[in-house]
Amino acid sequence: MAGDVASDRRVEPDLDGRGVRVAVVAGRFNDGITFRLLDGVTRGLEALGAPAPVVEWVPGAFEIPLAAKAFAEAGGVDAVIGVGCVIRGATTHYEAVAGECAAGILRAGLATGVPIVFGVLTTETLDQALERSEGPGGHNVGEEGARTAVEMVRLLARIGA
Ligand SMILES: Nc1c(NC[C@H](O)[C@H](O)[C@H](O)CO)[nH]c(=O)[nH]c1=O
Ligand SMILES: CC(=O)[C@@H](O)COP(=O)(O)O
Repeated sequence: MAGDVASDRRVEPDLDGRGVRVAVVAGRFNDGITFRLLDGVTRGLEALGAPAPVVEWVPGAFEIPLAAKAFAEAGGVDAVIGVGCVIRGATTHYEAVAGECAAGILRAGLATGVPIVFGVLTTETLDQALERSEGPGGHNVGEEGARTAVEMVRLLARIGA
């Protein structure tokens, strides 16, 4: 499985999650995977000392950006994590859903200045999705998203954004 090619000169991130308020927007489509990602987010935030996230569900990945932007604009959270799972089917629908979800999350973060993390799996097969949403100690994109959210909140605070 391709992954992070780490240098021995890595600059370690500030992952102090104390007081970092996170909202999760979860896609109900393929929720057999989404729940695994959500568990990863919860584990990841807890490991960093962050409070448990607020969670809201949307029909699918395509709706994640709108709800994430709404959370960011409403205030009350320091970061938003979108979690879901888009698995290729027989048509080109996959490209639209996956691509626009990613683009929409990026736009929402840039528009609001609030870190909005892309914790959505976009895979060719169910096995690939299962491999990337494993339990404790395994590879979980949701758990990685929790770390990303905390790091970005601390980074933006340091920058003074
Ligand atoms: N096929 C997948 C979808 N499709 C649903 C869309 O996300 C959206 O809810 C619908 O097009 C109505 O706007 N969603 C996923 O999250 N994952 C898929 O594999
Ligand atoms: C990613 C999707 O939208 C997918 O589930 C749709 O399947 P299909 O392309 O066979 O309609």
